[in-house]
Amino acid sequence: MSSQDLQALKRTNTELKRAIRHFLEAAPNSGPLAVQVNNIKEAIKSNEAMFTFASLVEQYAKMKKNFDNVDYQNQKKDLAKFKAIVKKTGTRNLSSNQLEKVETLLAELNTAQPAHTVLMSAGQTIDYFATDLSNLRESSSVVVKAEDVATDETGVVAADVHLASKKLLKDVVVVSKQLTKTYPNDEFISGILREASSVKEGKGTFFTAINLLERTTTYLTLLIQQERCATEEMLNDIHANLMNAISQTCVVKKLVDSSQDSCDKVSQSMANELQNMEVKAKSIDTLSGMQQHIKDSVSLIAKLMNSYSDEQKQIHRTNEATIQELTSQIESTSNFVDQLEKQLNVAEETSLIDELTTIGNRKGYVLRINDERKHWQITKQPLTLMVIDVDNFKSINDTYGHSIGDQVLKCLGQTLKKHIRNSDYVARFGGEEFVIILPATEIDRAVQIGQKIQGVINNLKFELRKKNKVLKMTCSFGIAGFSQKCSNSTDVFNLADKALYKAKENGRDCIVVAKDDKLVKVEAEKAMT
Ligand SMILES: Nc1nc2c(ncn2[C@@H]2O[C@H](COP(=O)(O)OP(=O)(O)OP(=O)(O)O)[C@@H](O)[C@H]2O)c(=O)[nH]1
Repeated sequence: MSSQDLQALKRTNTELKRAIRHFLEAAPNSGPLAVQVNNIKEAIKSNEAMFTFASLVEQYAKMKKNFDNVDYQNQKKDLAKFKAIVKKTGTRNLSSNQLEKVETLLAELNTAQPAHTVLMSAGQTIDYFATDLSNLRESSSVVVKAEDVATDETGVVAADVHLASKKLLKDVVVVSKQLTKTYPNDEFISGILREASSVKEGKGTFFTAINLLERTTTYLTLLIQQERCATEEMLNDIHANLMNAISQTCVVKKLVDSSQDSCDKVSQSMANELQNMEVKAKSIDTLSGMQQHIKDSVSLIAKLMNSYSDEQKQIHRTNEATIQELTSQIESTSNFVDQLEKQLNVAEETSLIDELTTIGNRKGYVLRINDERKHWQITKQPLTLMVIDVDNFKSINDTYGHSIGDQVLKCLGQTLKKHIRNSDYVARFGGEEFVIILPATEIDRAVQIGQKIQGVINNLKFELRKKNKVLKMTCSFGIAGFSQKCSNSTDVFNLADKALYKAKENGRDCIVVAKDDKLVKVEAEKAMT
């Protein structure tokens, strides 16, 4: 309904009120109609146009029914007044249907029908008015609240509302269809679409459409908020990850001196861009704006990370080359150290060997006797020393020369080595003096070994071809063992040496053993040959 029609409706309302007032002047204020007359009086006072109009008509219709049933004496007078009012009403702006009805009524009035017939016609006309207006009120009431139509400025009318409802419904369907494409699995949106599609035009359509639209809007707002939250969360994640990356970059920076400057630049630039991103994100309030922002941010971050990655690759290449070079240097140094170690080992071994005889030397003896003594202390197995000195060696040197003397010493060293066990140890202690360490050997057993060696030496023959002579030699032996009383290596050696000198004193070529605090010469006949 256009605003023009609304104005017409208002005017009709005013006219009706006026007509009813005239009628009320003649209406009884007591009796069966009094209640309805009072109701109409109250309704007329109200300024609620649509409501009042329809209500008046209803009340009027009810009163008319009562009129039909009651025989009033002044019916004719009322009819005359009513006729005048209807005539007057017929000259006012009415809708075409209403005007048609009024004209029909006037035609009947003019034909001077009996009062009862005229009133019946008037009643029918008013009934028509009542139905027409009641329908109007029905469609209006769903969209127009009483307070909305209370003022003359209100321009809302039923037809407008009807059209608006249809349009709104259509819009809701279109919007929810589009949303269904975007959110195909969203139950709420598909529910709205179903509801909007199934709404039938008629009573309450407008409010239903408004309600659907409101629910859709609220839900959309919620979705946007959710997406906004998710987006912010995503940005926060990106931010956190990048800050982590930057902190790691700082660690890398410390490690890689060569690329320190470039790392600083990249880190600084990334931190600045991230700050900008955060500030921008807070000022964005549309979903598309946020999406674009994320897109831009991600591409910026990717760019920064790529440039950082390129620099790191360059650093890595440089480091790899340096590492390779260092590795080869370490390898060659390691080889060199290995060689030195071997040489050192050889030198160490050599330093313990007597050059002339190739058996152990005095240093070798000292190292070995210390080890054996420790072992003796732990195991308490007997440990014995045998000292051997060539008799009158000076005369050999003097008679045959120093070189022959060396040969004799060499031969003696090899002979001694040959006649001892692998676990024993022989060394040239100095000059023509030799020492044999005999682990796990009692004094008596050592004496037996000494006698055996003495026999071997006595049988050695050195043929001096040039001089056509055979050289023979003898040795003197001193034997002593480790004990509680004599447990120091030097003391035991000295004791054995004493025994040796005792043997020299006893005429050489004999064995003297330190036993029970005495130096005892081993009887010659007991010697084993
Ligand atoms: N050829 C040679 N002679 C050495 C070596 N070391 C020591 N001599 C000699 O050995 C001799 C030892 O003589 P002395 O200490 O008097 O002893 P000795 O002649 O064996 O007499 P007694 O030991 O008392 O039987 C010295 O003439 C040293 O020069 C050596 O490596 N080679």
